[in-house]
Amino acid sequence: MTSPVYVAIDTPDLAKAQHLAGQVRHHVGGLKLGLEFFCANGHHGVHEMTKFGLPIFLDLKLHDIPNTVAKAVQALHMLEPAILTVHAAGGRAMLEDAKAAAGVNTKVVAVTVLTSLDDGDLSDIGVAANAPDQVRRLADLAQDAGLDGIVCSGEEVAMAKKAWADGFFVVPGVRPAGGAMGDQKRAVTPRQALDNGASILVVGRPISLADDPDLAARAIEATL
Ligand SMILES: O=C(O)c1cc(=O)[nH]c(=O)n1[C@@H]1O[C@H](COP(=O)(O)O)[C@@H](O)[C@H]1O
Repeated sequence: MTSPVYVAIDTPDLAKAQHLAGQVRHHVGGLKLGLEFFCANGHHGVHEMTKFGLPIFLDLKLHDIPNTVAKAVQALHMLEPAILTVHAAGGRAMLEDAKAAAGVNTKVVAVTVLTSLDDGDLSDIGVAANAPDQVRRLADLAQDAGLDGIVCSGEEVAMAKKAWADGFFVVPGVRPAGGAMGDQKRAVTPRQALDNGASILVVGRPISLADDPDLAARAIEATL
């Protein structure tokens, strides 16, 4: 069975990224490349990472006016990422245009409420709703706009899936029991996230900062 774990390769250093991917490639289901990696290595870097033969999740969290986001998505076409992120808070027109601009083989998923935010942080940015309510609202918007799914925490995924049975649910910020939270505030264990309905899990530092990343990936796999 293919692992549902996508390893977050959060480094600007291509050689380090390749080294990590090489270590864990047999115990993860895909590679997630984010802003740190893309800003430093661009299209060339993504091309290099496709050589591992794993699906690429390009996590650029695009968030701008519809025209700009659509053009950016078009400019990524030749990379054919399996998954691409945009921010749901960009609004309905931005989401629709992002989906229309993406290649047929790319799932466009909307980030709802970042897993690093709690209700207090939402209040700071003028969002009166709590995290579950805000996730629900943005999940409905993403579904209406024709996206493939959303990114949310393991705390909300069961509720979101109930309303969107065939949605694709990305759950980051997962932590093995007792693992360091770092900047994550709404974290559950990988097992819990899957039980709650996650389609894939994103795991970064619990694997990348481990003394033996492959062992860490295998230990997580063993819990699933
Ligand atoms: O879109 C994401 O992948 C994402 C959304 C979110 O709400 N929270 C979140 O942590 N992420 C990403 O998931 C990864 C989590 O990394 P770790 O906290 O190191 O496991 C990072 O690459 C984040 O950019």
